[in-house]
Amino acid sequence: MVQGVLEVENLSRRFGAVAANDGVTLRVRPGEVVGLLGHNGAGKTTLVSQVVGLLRPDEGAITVAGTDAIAEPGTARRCVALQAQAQAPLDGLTPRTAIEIAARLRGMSRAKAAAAARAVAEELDITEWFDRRAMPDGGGLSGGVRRLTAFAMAAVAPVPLVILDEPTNDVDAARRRLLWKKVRGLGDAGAGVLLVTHNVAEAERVVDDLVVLDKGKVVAAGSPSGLRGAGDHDLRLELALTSDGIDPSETGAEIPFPVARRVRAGRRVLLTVRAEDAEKAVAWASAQREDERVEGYALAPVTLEDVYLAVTGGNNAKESGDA
Ligand SMILES: Nc1ncnc2c1ncn2[C@@H]1O[C@H](COP(=O)(O)OP(=O)(O)OP(=O)(O)O)[C@@H](O)[C@H]1O
Repeated sequence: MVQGVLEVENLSRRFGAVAANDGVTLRVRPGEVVGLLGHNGAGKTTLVSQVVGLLRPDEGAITVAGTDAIAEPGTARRCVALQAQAQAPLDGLTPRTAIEIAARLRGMSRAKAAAAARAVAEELDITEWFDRRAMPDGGGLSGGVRRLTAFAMAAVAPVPLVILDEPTNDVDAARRRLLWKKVRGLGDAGAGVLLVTHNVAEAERVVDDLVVLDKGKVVAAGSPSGLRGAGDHDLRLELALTSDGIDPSETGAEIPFPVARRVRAGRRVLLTVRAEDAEKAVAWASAQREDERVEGYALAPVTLEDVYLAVTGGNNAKESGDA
């Protein structure tokens, strides 16, 4: 078995009555991008803080590139590039300077650091702001450019383990796409990447494996296709409810096909149905729309978001296993 560049075993950390991490086990191998998903407060940042030595676990083991990260946090930390969730303190710096400093700290020569900084800025399409200074009052650089600069600082030089905590916050859609491409590129170049994100739909395209945390525990883990389940041909019928929020799949209207899973997230209801029932599902949903019982509907392949909402209970979601 390939030794993980990050091995977390049975990690627990409490804050008073709150079990922020409760027996978490996960592994990131070299070349692998592992997504860490979970609602607010699930325990993701607590896990990251322990891996980089900012917080001591109550129990468990952490190995980073073969080093016991609890006994030797300094040595382990040198193998990790971290983009923290909080905005990096860039005040007074330009993206060029900040990214070059990060590269120099990783041992690159002045010339190599300058070339690597420019290259990553080009990949992320931020050269327009390359020489603009970040001002302490938040001026100079937008939140998105600051976030991309922090990401570039983590990505500029090769390291065994890259940890990214919500790297796409504040980043526009076009540059998010560039960022995801670079994340995949880091893995393809041999780094292990632990990617903390709420953006399930976008992360699905770049991760090799996913770990879902809920209330400090791992509630699901595996590859995206493995997590989507054996029913790879299942479809998702998404109903957009009307403003009264009444779900016709729950009340009255008999559904003439089996529903493997029902998850409600706000005014959306996601029904997992079999591919062979597609026609019946569309006929039923369009009848609901004609009767103004739903605002709209869509039928699409099951995504990881459906699985994620199901294992974490959605956003105050209700799930039912009606067949
Ligand atoms: N320093 C602390 N003191 C007390 N409680 C804490 C502390 N840090 C985290 N917690 C609690 O531990 C739990 C896990 O928090 P954590 O920040 O790890 O979650 P998260 O998954 O990173 O959330 P988010 O997605 O909102 O960043 C939460 O209930 C949080 O309130």
